[in-house]
Amino acid sequence: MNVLVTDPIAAAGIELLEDSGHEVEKSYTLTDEELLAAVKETHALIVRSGTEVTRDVFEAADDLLIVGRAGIGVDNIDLDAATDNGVIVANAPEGNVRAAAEHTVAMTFAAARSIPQAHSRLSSGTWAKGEFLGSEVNDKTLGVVGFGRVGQEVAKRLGSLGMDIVVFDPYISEDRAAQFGADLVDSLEECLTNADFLTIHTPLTDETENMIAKEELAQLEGGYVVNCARGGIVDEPALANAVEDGILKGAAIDVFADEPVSSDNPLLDVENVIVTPHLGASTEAAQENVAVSTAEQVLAAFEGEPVVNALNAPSVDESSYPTIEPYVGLADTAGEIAVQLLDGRVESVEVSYAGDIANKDIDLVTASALKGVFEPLEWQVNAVNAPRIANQRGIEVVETKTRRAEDFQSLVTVTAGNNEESVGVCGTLFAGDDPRIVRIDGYRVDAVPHGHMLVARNTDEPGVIGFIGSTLGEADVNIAGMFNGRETIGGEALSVYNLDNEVPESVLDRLDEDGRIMGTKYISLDNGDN
Ligand SMILES: NC(=O)C1=CN([C@@H]2O[C@H](COP(=O)(O)OP(=O)(O)OC[C@H]3O[C@@H](n4cnc5c(N)ncnc54)[C@H](O)[C@@H]3O)[C@@H](O)[C@H]2O)C=CC1
Ligand SMILES: O=C(O)C(=O)COP(=O)(O)O
Repeated sequence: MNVLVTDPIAAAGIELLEDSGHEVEKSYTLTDEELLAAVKETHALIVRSGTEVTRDVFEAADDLLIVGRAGIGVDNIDLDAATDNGVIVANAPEGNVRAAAEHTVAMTFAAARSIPQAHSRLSSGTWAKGEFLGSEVNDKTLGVVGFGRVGQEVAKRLGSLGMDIVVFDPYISEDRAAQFGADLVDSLEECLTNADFLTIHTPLTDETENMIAKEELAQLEGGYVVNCARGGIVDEPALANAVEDGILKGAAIDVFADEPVSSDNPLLDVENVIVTPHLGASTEAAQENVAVSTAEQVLAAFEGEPVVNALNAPSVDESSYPTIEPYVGLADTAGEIAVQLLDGRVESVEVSYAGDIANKDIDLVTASALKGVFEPLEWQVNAVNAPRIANQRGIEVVETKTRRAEDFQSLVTVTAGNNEESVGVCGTLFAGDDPRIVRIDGYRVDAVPHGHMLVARNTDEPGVIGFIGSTLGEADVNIAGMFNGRETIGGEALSVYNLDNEVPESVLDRLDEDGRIMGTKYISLDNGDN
């Protein structure tokens, strides 16, 4: 098989591939056009952050089986295009975590003690001892945004050096933060206003892009920003201005919105902004780890074995797949609805199987339910990595099975919960493959899980449904179908509406203001062509 490597990786990874009989071509300076030509007869492509693997690349690469990312971040790889073209994308999520964490610690100290600036003054002949008065990290507060693998390792290290740790990460549990002696806060603002040093460890996603801009930097007044995660999360001109104007004491930046950085990047001109050229993962040990791990993933793909770090490929036993396939989609959708109905963070997920499905191999179905739960929250989540994500976030996952399924052949219920509340969404398949939601939070309903939906909790009295319908109608939201589920006549009811379009926030507010309505939730499912 042919392997193309377009960013430098450690020799150990190349040797592993060559020793297994594969042809490895190393081309580190390809233009975009040359890359399109080079991938034509390639079976595996190995990259780091320096290669943009676009849809064009996937479309040009007819024989491509796998893209191996010798590192963590895959924002340079079009995962949707990979999936569309049936190409596995696998990263090496563990091998450079400690290197990235150590670099973050080094950058924190370098900024706090102005080490690069002092070095530069001394090496140009000036003994500028009186010019540098640094900050200690001891007894200061470290704000960590993104408490995954790297964020946790940084917290461990700086926590042991006397820092208090405050974490903002909406997708981890309080228990997980507590294990690291960290205080989990509910908003970015709370994290920023408490922090003396802010360190960022999220991926670059639509949600995190420009997450730290002018207003957020002002909330960190008098502090330092360290970014060894991804460029684009911090607004670069705003950061340069904040440091220049003395709103912040300094910043230490390893990653940039455009790499390699051009000479007109505003961060390069500010005395108290120190920079490194994306060196977080550049240690001998980390590079050897990620190169070997990536080569192993490529070899597994070549052998048709499970690719354990695949980000986009479901692992399926071919013979049992046809019977469980429709439940995979149902569980995913039930999970997506449950998490959108839940107020607050998800700390536990229960997937219950009743009837025929309880006798099947349902690992992939449970994984799909988790994928649905994480869908609105996570980057790169799929049925392969969702269980691992749950584990890393300290989210408890319980599977239960029972043979009895009321009047149905099979039922799958996904319940997302936390200490205060839980929401269960139960689905079945009509005629073997037509998904229906038949119970929400204990209420019997009959809803087609598709596109735009509104779920309302209301009193069971004349006129309420009419009021909801006319309020939606006045806002030009067309109702495609509705179901009213109630426990007792005149008690509480739960009504579900399938809609042709999105419900504006103002309409939800108007509904919520009505005394007969206890609450509404607009749900958007990504399984439809809304
Ligand atoms: N400078 C370098 O050379 C290196 C950079 N990295 C980068 O570091 C970053 C972190 O990597 P890992 O810790 O392995 O990732 P991870 O996936 O283990 O952790 C990311 C965390 O960010 C959280 N998160 C997602 N969206 C968020 C939001 N909107 N607000 C707050 N938190 C949010 C997630 O819940 C998760 O806990 C990635 O961007 C990665 O590419 C990693 C290694 C080396
Ligand atoms: O692993 C990551 O996410 C990194 O940012 C490391 O990038 P690199 O492999 O050094 O180009």
